[in-house]
Amino acid sequence: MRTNSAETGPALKMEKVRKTYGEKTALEGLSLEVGRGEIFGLIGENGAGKTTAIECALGTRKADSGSSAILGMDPVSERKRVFQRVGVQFQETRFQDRITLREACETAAALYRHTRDWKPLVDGFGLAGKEKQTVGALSGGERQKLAVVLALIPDPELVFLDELTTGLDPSSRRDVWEFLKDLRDRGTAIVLTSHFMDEVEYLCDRVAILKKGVVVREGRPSDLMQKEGPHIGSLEELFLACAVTGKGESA
Ligand SMILES: Nc1ncnc2c1ncn2[C@@H]1O[C@H](COP(=O)(O)OP(=O)(O)OP(=O)(O)O)[C@@H](O)[C@H]1O
Repeated sequence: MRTNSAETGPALKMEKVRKTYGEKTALEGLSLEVGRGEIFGLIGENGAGKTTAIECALGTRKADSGSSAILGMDPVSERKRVFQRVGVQFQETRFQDRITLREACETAAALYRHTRDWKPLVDGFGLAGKEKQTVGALSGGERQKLAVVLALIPDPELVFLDELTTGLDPSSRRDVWEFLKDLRDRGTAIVLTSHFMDEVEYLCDRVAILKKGVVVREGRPSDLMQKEGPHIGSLEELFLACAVTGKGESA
């Protein structure tokens, strides 16, 4: 794994990011900090602003105001350098259906200066033996796994995974969880979104719950649950409690 001990700042820092789409406010003053070697979960109901937050963090979507720094770099003015060191799996990744899985991996590897061997990744994600299969012939879950594999090929220091295990069977989800924990333990920062609260509670060191573009809770899942009160026994219960309380209530 690549390490850079000289760099000790946060993997991601977003400050007061605001994003509107016409009349719609998708993010209202979003501030987040994700440490190196940390799994950070962005959670919230449909339309809460999770994907917009990732896009603004990466600079692939222009925020109205506020700032984002990735590994200490400006994702817009230093885009090339940032993308050499960051992996991204977007929701519903689009693939060229006619290329094989091997070609998809080789193409991804060719784009980066520093890569990890894709074959163990393919094996680790249960895709061994599918190398010659066209991407179009993969099942939905297999395509989802491929999207995560492609995000990891650049041996990223920070990886964004948007709804990473949607469509995966229960045992594949657990395999992916263990893989990500191992990645985190080797120093990679991971920002993920998920609608599976068991997954978030199991994987994430810290979470932010977004509601209508505002962070309404942020911290360690266990601390947040404890703070909420003895009636809250899981992150899912906390999430549901936040869903019925007012916008922007206690962070
Ligand atoms: N290109 C766009 N044009 C107009 N509105 C948009 C656009 N993209 C997102 N929105 C709106 O901004 C809000 C936030 O969307 P976003 O996709 O960030 O939410 P999300 O939390 O990722 O949702 P989901 O869990 O459904 O993926 C939503 O109300 C959405 O309808």
